[in-house]
Amino acid sequence: MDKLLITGGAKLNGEVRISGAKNAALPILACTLLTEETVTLSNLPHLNDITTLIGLLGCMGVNVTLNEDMSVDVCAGTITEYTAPYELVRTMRASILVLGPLLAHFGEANVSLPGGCAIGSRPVDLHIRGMEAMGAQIIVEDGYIRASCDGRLKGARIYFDTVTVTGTENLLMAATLADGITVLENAAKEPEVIDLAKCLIAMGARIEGAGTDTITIEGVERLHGCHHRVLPDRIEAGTYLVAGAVAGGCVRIRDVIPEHLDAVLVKLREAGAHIECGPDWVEIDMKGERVKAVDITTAPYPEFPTDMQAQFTVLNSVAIGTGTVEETVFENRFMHINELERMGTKAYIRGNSVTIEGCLKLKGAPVMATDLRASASLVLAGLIAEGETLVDRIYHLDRGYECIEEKLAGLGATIRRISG
Ligand SMILES: CC(=O)N[C@H]1[C@@H](OP(=O)(O)OP(=O)(O)OC[C@H]2O[C@@H](n3ccc(=O)[nH]c3=O)[C@H](O)[C@@H]2O)O[C@H](CO)[C@@H](O)[C@@H]1O
Ligand SMILES: C=C(OP(=O)(O)O)C(=O)O
Repeated sequence: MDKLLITGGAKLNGEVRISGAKNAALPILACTLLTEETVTLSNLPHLNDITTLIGLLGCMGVNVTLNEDMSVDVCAGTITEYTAPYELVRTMRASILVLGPLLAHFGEANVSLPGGCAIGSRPVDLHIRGMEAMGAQIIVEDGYIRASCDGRLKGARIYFDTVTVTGTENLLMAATLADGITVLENAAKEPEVIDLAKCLIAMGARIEGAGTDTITIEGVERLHGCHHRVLPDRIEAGTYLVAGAVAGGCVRIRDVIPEHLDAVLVKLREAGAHIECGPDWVEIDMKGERVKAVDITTAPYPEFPTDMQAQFTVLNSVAIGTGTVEETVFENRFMHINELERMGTKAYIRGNSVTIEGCLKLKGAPVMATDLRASASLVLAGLIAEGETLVDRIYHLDRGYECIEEKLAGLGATIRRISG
Protein backbone atom coordinates (compact mmCIF):
# COMPACT_ATOMS: atom_id res chain seq x y z
CA MET A 1 0.00 0.00 0.00
CA ASP A 2 1.36 3.43 -0.95
CA LYS A 3 2.18 5.96 1.76
CA LEU A 4 3.01 9.67 1.73
CA LEU A 5 6.07 10.96 3.55
CA ILE A 6 5.84 14.64 4.40
CA THR A 7 8.46 16.83 6.06
CA GLY A 8 6.57 19.69 7.64
CA GLY A 9 7.40 23.34 7.93
CA ALA A 10 7.77 24.54 4.32
CA LYS A 11 5.83 27.69 3.42
CA LEU A 12 3.56 27.21 0.41
CA ASN A 13 3.74 29.69 -2.43
CA GLY A 14 2.57 29.73 -6.01
CA GLU A 15 -0.31 28.61 -8.17
CA VAL A 16 -2.15 25.33 -8.47
CA ARG A 17 -4.66 24.22 -11.12
CA ILE A 18 -7.85 22.68 -9.78
CA SER A 19 -9.09 19.54 -11.53
CA GLY A 20 -12.59 18.60 -12.65
CA ALA A 21 -14.97 17.70 -9.81
CA LYS A 22 -15.11 14.02 -8.85
CA ASN A 23 -18.64 14.42 -7.50
CA ALA A 24 -19.88 15.89 -10.79
CA ALA A 25 -17.89 13.59 -13.07
CA LEU A 26 -19.36 10.45 -11.43
CA PRO A 27 -23.08 11.17 -12.05
CA ILE A 28 -22.25 12.62 -15.47
CA LEU A 29 -20.45 9.41 -16.48
CA ALA A 30 -23.49 7.46 -15.22
CA CYS A 31 -25.91 9.61 -17.25
CA THR A 32 -24.28 8.47 -20.49
CA LEU A 33 -26.29 5.25 -19.95
CA LEU A 34 -29.40 7.21 -20.91
CA THR A 35 -28.57 7.32 -24.63
CA GLU A 36 -27.19 5.01 -27.34
CA GLU A 37 -25.36 7.98 -28.83
CA THR A 38 -21.83 9.12 -27.93
CA VAL A 39 -21.39 11.57 -25.07
CA THR A 40 -18.00 13.34 -25.02
CA LEU A 41 -16.78 14.45 -21.60
CA SER A 42 -13.85 16.76 -20.93
CA ASN A 43 -12.12 17.91 -17.74
CA LEU A 44 -12.63 14.50 -16.11
CA PRO A 45 -10.18 14.26 -13.20
CA HIS A 46 -7.63 11.41 -13.20
CA LEU A 47 -8.77 9.67 -10.07
CA ASN A 48 -9.31 6.10 -8.95
CA ASP A 49 -13.06 6.71 -8.55
CA ILE A 50 -13.31 7.79 -12.18
CA THR A 51 -11.34 4.73 -13.32
CA THR A 52 -13.68 2.56 -11.22
CA LEU A 53 -16.81 4.02 -12.79
CA ILE A 54 -15.33 3.75 -16.30
CA GLY A 55 -14.43 0.13 -15.42
CA LEU A 56 -18.02 -0.48 -14.31
CA LEU A 57 -19.39 0.94 -17.58
CA GLY A 58 -16.87 -1.21 -19.45
CA CYS A 59 -18.05 -4.36 -17.60
CA MET A 60 -21.57 -3.61 -18.82
CA GLY A 61 -20.36 -3.51 -22.43
CA VAL A 62 -20.33 0.29 -22.75
CA ASN A 63 -17.68 1.59 -25.14
CA VAL A 64 -15.31 4.14 -23.55
CA THR A 65 -12.54 5.76 -25.63
CA LEU A 66 -9.88 8.23 -24.51
CA ASN A 67 -9.28 10.94 -27.14
CA GLU A 68 -5.98 12.69 -27.88
CA ASP A 69 -7.15 15.87 -26.14
CA MET A 70 -7.84 13.75 -22.99
CA SER A 71 -11.61 13.98 -23.41
CA VAL A 72 -13.51 10.69 -23.17
CA ASP A 73 -16.17 9.36 -25.55
CA VAL A 74 -18.77 7.16 -23.89
CA CYS A 75 -21.23 5.18 -25.97
CA ALA A 76 -23.79 2.95 -24.24
CA GLY A 77 -25.18 1.67 -27.56
CA THR A 78 -23.16 -1.54 -27.09
CA ILE A 79 -24.40 -2.35 -23.55
CA THR A 80 -25.01 -6.04 -22.75
CA GLU A 81 -25.29 -6.17 -18.91
CA TYR A 82 -27.33 -4.16 -16.43
CA THR A 83 -25.40 -5.15 -13.30
CA ALA A 84 -23.13 -3.23 -10.92
CA PRO A 85 -21.31 -6.01 -9.04
CA TYR A 86 -20.34 -5.95 -5.36
CA GLU A 87 -16.60 -6.04 -6.19
CA LEU A 88 -16.84 -2.58 -7.77
CA VAL A 89 -19.60 -1.03 -5.63
CA ARG A 90 -17.75 -1.85 -2.40
CA THR A 91 -14.76 0.24 -3.56
CA MET A 92 -16.98 3.15 -4.57
CA ARG A 93 -20.46 3.86 -3.22
CA ALA A 94 -21.20 6.28 -6.06
CA SER A 95 -21.70 3.19 -8.31
CA ILE A 96 -25.33 3.43 -7.04
CA LEU A 97 -25.65 6.25 -9.62
CA VAL A 98 -26.11 3.72 -12.44
CA LEU A 99 -29.42 2.53 -10.89
CA GLY A 100 -31.62 5.38 -12.21
CA PRO A 101 -30.23 5.53 -15.77
CA LEU A 102 -30.24 1.72 -16.26
CA LEU A 103 -33.80 1.41 -15.01
CA ALA A 104 -35.11 4.37 -17.01
CA HIS A 105 -33.42 3.37 -20.28
CA PHE A 106 -33.37 -0.44 -20.22
CA GLY A 107 -36.15 -1.25 -17.71
CA GLU A 108 -33.79 -3.32 -15.57
CA ALA A 109 -30.94 -2.80 -13.07
CA ASN A 110 -29.10 -5.01 -10.57
CA VAL A 111 -26.94 -2.92 -8.31
CA SER A 112 -25.11 -4.19 -5.27
CA LEU A 113 -26.23 -2.47 -2.05
CA PRO A 114 -23.37 -0.14 -1.10
CA GLY A 115 -23.51 -0.80 2.67
CA GLY A 116 -22.04 1.52 5.29
CA CYS A 117 -18.62 3.15 5.24
CA ALA A 118 -16.15 4.86 7.55
CA ILE A 119 -18.19 8.09 7.73
CA GLY A 120 -21.61 6.62 8.48
CA SER A 121 -24.29 4.10 7.56
CA ARG A 122 -25.23 5.96 4.34
CA PRO A 123 -28.47 4.16 3.40
CA VAL A 124 -29.98 4.41 -0.11
CA ASP A 125 -33.62 4.03 0.99
CA LEU A 126 -34.59 7.39 -0.56
CA HIS A 127 -33.20 6.34 -3.97
CA ILE A 128 -35.22 3.10 -3.79
CA ARG A 129 -38.43 4.75 -2.53
CA GLY A 130 -38.21 7.36 -5.28
CA MET A 131 -37.83 4.74 -8.04
CA GLU A 132 -40.79 2.81 -6.55
CA ALA A 133 -42.89 5.98 -6.60
CA MET A 134 -42.09 6.12 -10.35
CA GLY A 135 -43.53 2.64 -10.84
CA ALA A 136 -40.39 0.46 -10.50
CA GLN A 137 -40.63 -2.97 -8.90
CA ILE A 138 -37.71 -3.34 -6.53
CA ILE A 139 -36.59 -6.24 -4.40
CA VAL A 140 -33.48 -6.35 -2.30
CA GLU A 141 -32.01 -9.86 -2.25
CA ASP A 142 -28.56 -11.42 -1.90
CA GLY A 143 -27.15 -7.96 -1.21
CA TYR A 144 -28.44 -6.60 -4.54
CA ILE A 145 -31.08 -4.04 -5.45
CA ARG A 146 -32.99 -5.77 -8.27
CA ALA A 147 -35.13 -3.22 -10.06
CA SER A 148 -37.35 -3.51 -13.10
CA CYS A 149 -40.26 -1.70 -14.72
CA ASP A 150 -42.85 -2.52 -17.37
CA GLY A 151 -42.28 -0.05 -20.18
CA ARG A 152 -41.30 3.45 -19.09
CA LEU A 153 -41.06 4.77 -15.54
CA LYS A 154 -43.94 7.11 -14.66
CA GLY A 155 -43.51 10.74 -13.64
CA ALA A 156 -44.21 11.28 -9.92
CA ARG A 157 -43.99 13.85 -7.13
CA ILE A 158 -41.13 12.84 -4.84
CA TYR A 159 -40.36 14.54 -1.54
CA PHE A 160 -36.99 13.73 0.04
CA ASP A 161 -37.22 13.74 3.86
CA THR A 162 -33.45 14.24 3.97
CA VAL A 163 -31.51 16.24 1.41
CA THR A 164 -29.52 13.67 -0.57
CA VAL A 165 -27.06 14.55 -3.32
CA THR A 166 -26.73 11.21 -5.14
CA GLY A 167 -30.42 10.46 -4.38
CA THR A 168 -31.43 13.68 -6.17
CA GLU A 169 -29.06 12.86 -9.05
CA ASN A 170 -30.31 9.27 -9.43
CA LEU A 171 -33.97 10.34 -9.59
CA LEU A 172 -33.20 13.31 -11.81
CA MET A 173 -31.57 10.97 -14.33
CA ALA A 174 -34.41 8.42 -14.07
CA ALA A 175 -37.04 11.11 -14.60
CA THR A 176 -35.55 12.36 -17.90
CA LEU A 177 -36.88 9.29 -19.75
CA ALA A 178 -40.06 8.76 -17.67
CA ASP A 179 -43.56 9.11 -19.00
CA GLY A 180 -44.89 12.47 -17.73
CA ILE A 181 -43.72 15.05 -15.24
CA THR A 182 -41.62 14.38 -12.14
CA VAL A 183 -41.23 16.93 -9.36
CA LEU A 184 -38.35 16.45 -6.92
CA GLU A 185 -38.97 18.37 -3.69
CA ASN A 186 -36.39 19.16 -1.00
CA ALA A 187 -33.83 18.33 -3.69
CA ALA A 188 -30.09 18.85 -3.23
CA LYS A 189 -28.87 22.23 -4.54
CA GLU A 190 -25.17 21.35 -4.91
CA PRO A 191 -23.32 22.76 -7.97
CA GLU A 192 -22.65 19.13 -8.99
CA VAL A 193 -26.43 18.57 -9.33
CA ILE A 194 -26.63 21.65 -11.57
CA ASP A 195 -23.70 20.40 -13.67
CA LEU A 196 -25.42 17.04 -14.15
CA ALA A 197 -28.65 18.83 -15.14
CA LYS A 198 -26.68 20.94 -17.68
CA CYS A 199 -25.28 17.79 -19.27
CA LEU A 200 -28.74 16.16 -19.34
CA ILE A 201 -30.26 19.29 -20.92
CA ALA A 202 -27.50 19.20 -23.58
CA MET A 203 -28.63 15.59 -24.22
CA GLY A 204 -32.19 16.79 -24.83
CA ALA A 205 -33.71 16.49 -21.34
CA ARG A 206 -36.37 18.96 -20.13
CA ILE A 207 -35.37 20.11 -16.66
CA GLU A 208 -36.23 23.24 -14.67
CA GLY A 209 -35.15 24.34 -11.22
CA ALA A 210 -31.80 22.53 -10.82
CA GLY A 211 -29.97 24.42 -8.07
CA THR A 212 -33.21 25.14 -6.19
CA ASP A 213 -35.00 22.76 -3.84
CA THR A 214 -37.71 21.93 -6.40
CA ILE A 215 -36.65 20.35 -9.70
CA THR A 216 -39.25 19.69 -12.38
CA ILE A 217 -38.51 17.20 -15.14
CA GLU A 218 -40.71 16.52 -18.15
CA GLY A 219 -39.77 13.08 -19.47
CA VAL A 220 -38.82 12.70 -23.13
CA GLU A 221 -38.79 9.54 -25.29
CA ARG A 222 -35.10 9.60 -26.04
CA LEU A 223 -31.91 11.48 -25.30
CA HIS A 224 -29.00 12.10 -27.66
CA GLY A 225 -25.22 12.58 -27.51
CA CYS A 226 -23.54 15.84 -26.49
CA HIS A 227 -20.24 17.35 -25.35
CA HIS A 228 -19.93 18.41 -21.73
CA ARG A 229 -17.07 19.92 -19.73
CA VAL A 230 -17.11 18.92 -16.06
CA LEU A 231 -17.07 21.82 -13.58
CA PRO A 232 -14.08 22.43 -11.23
CA ASP A 233 -13.77 20.57 -7.93
CA ARG A 234 -14.76 22.97 -5.13
CA ILE A 235 -13.60 20.52 -2.44
CA GLU A 236 -10.14 20.08 -3.95
CA ALA A 237 -10.05 23.89 -4.27
CA GLY A 238 -11.05 24.39 -0.62
CA THR A 239 -8.43 21.88 0.52
CA TYR A 240 -5.60 23.84 -1.19
CA LEU A 241 -6.93 27.09 0.31
CA VAL A 242 -6.76 25.58 3.81
CA ALA A 243 -3.23 24.38 2.98
CA GLY A 244 -2.33 28.00 2.20
CA ALA A 245 -3.98 29.23 5.40
CA VAL A 246 -2.19 26.84 7.74
CA ALA A 247 1.20 26.70 6.00
CA GLY A 248 1.52 30.46 5.41
CA GLY A 249 2.79 32.00 2.17
CA CYS A 250 0.56 32.99 -0.73
CA VAL A 251 -1.38 30.37 -2.71
CA ARG A 252 -3.46 31.00 -5.83
CA ILE A 253 -5.86 28.34 -7.07
CA ARG A 254 -6.97 28.63 -10.67
CA ASP A 255 -9.66 27.16 -12.94
CA VAL A 256 -12.24 27.40 -10.15
CA ILE A 257 -15.71 28.94 -9.75
CA PRO A 258 -15.23 31.25 -6.73
CA GLU A 259 -19.01 31.46 -5.88
CA HIS A 260 -19.04 27.71 -5.21
CA LEU A 261 -16.56 28.35 -2.40
CA ASP A 262 -18.57 31.11 -0.66
CA ALA A 263 -19.23 29.25 2.62
CA VAL A 264 -15.58 28.16 2.83
CA LEU A 265 -14.25 31.65 2.01
CA VAL A 266 -16.43 33.20 4.76
CA LYS A 267 -14.75 30.91 7.30
CA LEU A 268 -11.25 31.48 5.91
CA ARG A 269 -11.75 35.26 6.14
CA GLU A 270 -13.04 34.81 9.70
CA ALA A 271 -9.82 32.86 10.38
CA GLY A 272 -7.88 35.98 9.34
CA ALA A 273 -6.98 35.08 5.76
CA HIS A 274 -6.67 37.81 3.13
CA ILE A 275 -8.56 36.54 0.11
CA GLU A 276 -8.83 37.93 -3.37
CA CYS A 277 -11.00 36.47 -6.11
CA GLY A 278 -10.95 36.83 -9.89
CA PRO A 279 -13.33 35.35 -12.46
CA ASP A 280 -11.74 31.88 -12.21
CA TRP A 281 -9.17 32.14 -9.43
CA VAL A 282 -8.88 32.68 -5.68
CA GLU A 283 -5.75 33.77 -3.82
CA ILE A 284 -5.11 33.31 -0.12
CA ASP A 285 -2.44 35.07 1.92
CA MET A 286 -2.12 35.01 5.71
CA LYS A 287 0.42 37.91 5.51
CA GLY A 288 2.54 36.24 8.16
CA GLU A 289 -0.29 35.98 10.72
CA ARG A 290 -1.37 32.77 12.47
CA VAL A 291 -4.93 31.55 11.77
CA LYS A 292 -7.72 32.23 14.29
CA ALA A 293 -10.06 29.41 15.39
CA VAL A 294 -13.51 29.25 13.75
CA ASP A 295 -16.84 27.61 14.61
CA ILE A 296 -18.42 25.58 11.82
CA THR A 297 -21.66 23.68 11.27
CA THR A 298 -21.83 21.45 8.22
CA ALA A 299 -25.07 21.28 6.18
CA PRO A 300 -26.18 20.78 2.55
CA TYR A 301 -25.18 23.42 -0.04
CA PRO A 302 -25.08 26.43 0.10
CA GLU A 303 -24.06 25.89 3.74
CA PHE A 304 -20.62 24.73 4.83
CA PRO A 305 -19.76 21.39 3.13
CA THR A 306 -19.20 18.26 5.20
CA ASP A 307 -16.43 17.37 2.71
CA MET A 308 -14.40 20.37 4.05
CA GLN A 309 -14.97 19.64 7.74
CA ALA A 310 -11.87 17.51 8.38
CA GLN A 311 -9.59 20.11 6.74
CA PHE A 312 -10.94 22.84 9.06
CA THR A 313 -10.26 20.69 12.14
CA VAL A 314 -6.58 20.96 11.14
CA LEU A 315 -6.93 24.72 10.83
CA ASN A 316 -8.42 24.87 14.35
CA SER A 317 -5.63 22.59 15.65
CA VAL A 318 -2.98 25.26 15.02
CA ALA A 319 -5.18 28.35 15.46
CA ILE A 320 -5.26 31.07 18.08
CA GLY A 321 -8.23 30.24 20.33
CA THR A 322 -10.79 27.45 20.51
CA GLY A 323 -13.21 26.43 17.76
CA THR A 324 -16.09 23.98 17.54
CA VAL A 325 -17.02 21.99 14.48
CA GLU A 326 -20.49 20.46 14.36
CA GLU A 327 -21.11 17.69 11.79
CA THR A 328 -24.80 17.43 10.90
CA VAL A 329 -24.67 15.43 7.64
CA PHE A 330 -22.92 12.17 8.59
CA GLU A 331 -23.03 10.48 11.98
CA ASN A 332 -19.43 9.28 12.14
CA ARG A 333 -17.16 11.75 10.41
CA PHE A 334 -14.53 12.38 13.11
CA MET A 335 -12.27 9.41 12.43
CA HIS A 336 -9.41 11.79 11.61
CA ILE A 337 -9.52 13.36 15.07
CA ASN A 338 -7.87 10.38 16.80
CA GLU A 339 -5.08 10.45 14.25
CA LEU A 340 -4.66 14.24 14.60
CA GLU A 341 -4.46 13.77 18.40
CA ARG A 342 -1.42 11.57 17.76
CA MET A 343 0.16 14.67 16.20
CA GLY A 344 -0.71 16.93 19.13
CA THR A 345 -4.24 18.21 18.38
CA LYS A 346 -6.14 18.98 21.59
CA ALA A 347 -9.67 17.83 20.81
CA TYR A 348 -12.82 17.04 22.82
CA ILE A 349 -15.52 15.13 20.96
CA ARG A 350 -19.10 15.38 22.27
CA GLY A 351 -21.63 13.59 20.07
CA ASN A 352 -21.50 15.24 16.67
CA SER A 353 -19.30 18.18 17.78
CA VAL A 354 -15.59 18.49 18.22
CA THR A 355 -14.05 21.36 20.15
CA ILE A 356 -10.39 21.99 19.44
CA GLU A 357 -8.06 24.13 21.49
CA GLY A 358 -5.46 25.58 19.14
CA CYS A 359 -1.77 24.99 19.76
CA LEU A 360 1.35 26.52 18.24
CA LYS A 361 2.78 23.38 16.60
CA LEU A 362 1.80 19.84 15.67
CA LYS A 363 4.40 17.08 15.70
CA GLY A 364 4.98 14.64 12.84
CA ALA A 365 3.90 11.02 13.43
CA PRO A 366 2.92 7.92 11.49
CA VAL A 367 -0.84 8.21 10.86
CA MET A 368 -3.51 6.16 9.12
CA ALA A 369 -6.02 7.52 6.63
CA THR A 370 -9.59 6.22 7.15
CA ASP A 371 -11.55 7.99 4.41
CA LEU A 372 -11.03 10.51 1.66
CA ARG A 373 -11.27 13.85 3.47
CA ALA A 374 -9.77 12.40 6.67
CA SER A 375 -6.73 11.59 4.53
CA ALA A 376 -6.62 15.15 3.20
CA SER A 377 -6.66 16.49 6.76
CA LEU A 378 -3.70 14.27 7.72
CA VAL A 379 -1.72 15.55 4.73
CA LEU A 380 -2.49 19.16 5.76
CA ALA A 381 -1.40 18.37 9.32
CA GLY A 382 1.80 16.80 7.98
CA LEU A 383 2.60 19.96 5.98
CA ILE A 384 2.72 22.10 9.13
CA ALA A 385 3.98 19.57 11.70
CA GLU A 386 7.49 19.57 13.07
CA GLY A 387 9.46 16.68 11.55
CA GLU A 388 8.18 13.82 9.42
CA THR A 389 4.64 12.50 8.99
CA LEU A 390 4.00 9.20 7.26
CA VAL A 391 0.41 8.93 6.01
CA ASP A 392 -0.60 5.31 5.45
CA ARG A 393 -3.54 3.92 3.39
CA ILE A 394 -3.51 6.78 0.91
CA TYR A 395 -5.63 4.79 -1.53
CA HIS A 396 -8.47 6.84 0.02
CA LEU A 397 -6.70 10.02 -1.06
CA ASP A 398 -6.20 8.69 -4.60
CA ARG A 399 -10.00 8.38 -4.91
CA GLY A 400 -10.41 12.13 -4.81
CA TYR A 401 -7.20 14.21 -5.21
CA GLU A 402 -5.51 14.26 -8.60
CA CYS A 403 -1.67 14.29 -8.38
CA ILE A 404 -1.76 15.60 -4.82
CA GLU A 405 1.95 15.17 -4.14
CA GLU A 406 2.94 16.83 -7.44
CA LYS A 407 0.55 19.73 -6.82
CA LEU A 408 1.76 20.28 -3.24
CA ALA A 409 5.41 19.87 -4.22
CA GLY A 410 4.80 22.50 -6.92
CA LEU A 411 3.78 24.89 -4.12
CA GLY A 412 6.98 24.13 -2.19
CA ALA A 413 5.94 21.27 0.12
CA THR A 414 8.39 18.49 0.92
CA ILE A 415 6.32 15.44 0.14
CA ARG A 416 6.91 12.14 -1.61
CA ARG A 417 5.04 8.93 -2.31
CA ILE A 418 6.52 5.69 -1.03
CA SER A 419 5.19 2.82 -3.12
CA GLY A 420 4.62 -0.50 -1.45
C1 LIG B 1 -20.33 11.01 -4.93
C2 LIG B 1 -20.86 12.15 -4.13
O1 LIG B 1 -21.44 13.08 -4.67
N1 LIG B 1 -20.63 12.12 -2.81
C3 LIG B 1 -21.08 13.21 -1.98
C4 LIG B 1 -22.55 13.01 -1.66
O2 LIG B 1 -22.66 11.73 -1.03
P1 LIG B 1 -24.10 11.08 -0.88
O3 LIG B 1 -24.94 11.49 -2.02
O4 LIG B 1 -23.88 9.63 -0.66
O5 LIG B 1 -24.63 11.76 0.43
P2 LIG B 1 -26.14 12.17 0.70
O6 LIG B 1 -26.34 13.59 0.31
O7 LIG B 1 -27.01 11.15 0.07
O8 LIG B 1 -26.23 11.99 2.28
C5 LIG B 1 -26.76 13.00 3.12
C6 LIG B 1 -27.44 12.35 4.29
O9 LIG B 1 -28.61 11.70 3.84
C7 LIG B 1 -28.69 10.38 4.33
N2 LIG B 1 -29.40 9.55 3.34
C8 LIG B 1 -29.02 9.60 2.03
C9 LIG B 1 -29.66 8.83 1.09
C10 LIG B 1 -30.72 7.99 1.49
O10 LIG B 1 -31.33 7.26 0.69
N3 LIG B 1 -31.06 7.97 2.79
C11 LIG B 1 -30.44 8.74 3.74
O11 LIG B 1 -30.78 8.70 4.92
C12 LIG B 1 -27.21 9.99 4.50
O12 LIG B 1 -27.05 8.90 5.40
C13 LIG B 1 -26.61 11.28 5.01
O13 LIG B 1 -26.79 11.39 6.40
O14 LIG B 1 -23.00 14.05 -0.81
C14 LIG B 1 -22.33 14.10 0.46
C15 LIG B 1 -22.96 15.21 1.28
O15 LIG B 1 -22.69 16.44 0.73
C16 LIG B 1 -20.83 14.29 0.26
O16 LIG B 1 -20.18 14.15 1.51
C17 LIG B 1 -20.25 13.25 -0.70
O17 LIG B 1 -18.94 13.63 -1.05
C1 LIG C 1 -17.53 11.26 0.93
C2 LIG C 1 -17.01 11.52 -0.27
O1 LIG C 1 -17.16 10.76 -1.38
P1 LIG C 1 -18.11 9.48 -1.58
O2 LIG C 1 -19.51 9.94 -1.47
O3 LIG C 1 -17.78 9.04 -2.96
O4 LIG C 1 -17.73 8.48 -0.51
C3 LIG C 1 -16.21 12.73 -0.51
O5 LIG C 1 -16.01 13.10 -1.70
O6 LIG C 1 -15.75 13.35 0.47
